[in-house]
Amino acid sequence: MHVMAGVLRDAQGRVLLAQRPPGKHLAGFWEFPGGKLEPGELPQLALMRELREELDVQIEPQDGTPLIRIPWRYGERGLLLDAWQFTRWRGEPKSLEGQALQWQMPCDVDLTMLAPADRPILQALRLPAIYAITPADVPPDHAEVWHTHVAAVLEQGIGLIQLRFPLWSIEEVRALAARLQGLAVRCGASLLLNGDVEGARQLGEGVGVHVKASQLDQLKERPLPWSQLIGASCHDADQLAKGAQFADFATLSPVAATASHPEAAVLGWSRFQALAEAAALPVYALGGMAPAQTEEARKHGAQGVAGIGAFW
Ligand SMILES: Nc1nc2c([nH]c(=O)n2[C@H]2C[C@H](O)[C@@H](COP(=O)(O)OP(=O)(O)OP(=O)(O)O)O2)c(=O)[nH]1
Repeated sequence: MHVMAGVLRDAQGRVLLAQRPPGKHLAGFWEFPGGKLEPGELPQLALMRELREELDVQIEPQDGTPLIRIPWRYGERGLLLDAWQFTRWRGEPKSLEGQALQWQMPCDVDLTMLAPADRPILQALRLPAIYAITPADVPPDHAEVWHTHVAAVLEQGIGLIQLRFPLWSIEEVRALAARLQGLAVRCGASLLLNGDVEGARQLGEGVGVHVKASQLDQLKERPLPWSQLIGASCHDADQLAKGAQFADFATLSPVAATASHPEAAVLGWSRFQALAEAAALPVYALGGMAPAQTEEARKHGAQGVAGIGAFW
């Protein structure tokens, strides 16, 4: 079942949410307005029809930009939730079907009140296009220099940074994260610890975790509250499927040849795109990437680009 979802964004950056009415599937959960395609109907025309019927709003298909497509399964019901973003429309949205409506900044939305398939859409709205990962060869006695580097990058507006220091003890990495945490919170950014779920749990707001594919196998439930981000390192469709169960986003690598993993088989853009589009969460392109490739990555279904070398 192909379901269209319209993300209307107003001038302040708020998005319009609608509450599913009593008696319908997922009644009470909040969603993006939209609905199923009728037989033979084109996706964009279906979305135009649904927004007119539900909200008395007129959109033009050429004003929409694809945000993300989420394949989802609710028990017997499988669907592809196809989210498009609009910053222009005609008419003031009003509730024509008795549904409650509200405008919210993406950062303020309580994810647990959203229909489960909408949570990755909201994360795609919140997450930035660039994910910077620290270089692996930094020795522990360079902590002071890296405090300065990371702080500068946070101040520049990079909102997602993985603190990955394989040569440091877990305590040394936690200590650096603790020193940067206040700044990260003020910047609305997240610092992700590599693999250290417990550290992220202890530190709280502004700190998350980035887990390896092998850690995903051991999870039974989401290891952190929704207020703390979880990233997952993925390399194939199985890992992306596990990532979608427990993480907010994935990296998929290596897209191109990379100095940090010279032995790994390269995916290339077409394989990356096929995997990213079939995944039910935002996916960053990783491996041989530079910030200048953000547009190219987005054209291939990515949330953005992640990397080490070219990002500092
Ligand atoms: N419209 C919409 N549906 C969503 C979202 N998230 C989500 O899981 N769904 C699910 C709920 C339903 O199982 C399915 C869409 O059904 P719907 O009930 O909205 O579609 P509709 O208006 O065309 O259908 P109808 O039940 O009125 O005939 O997709 C969302 O953001 N928007």
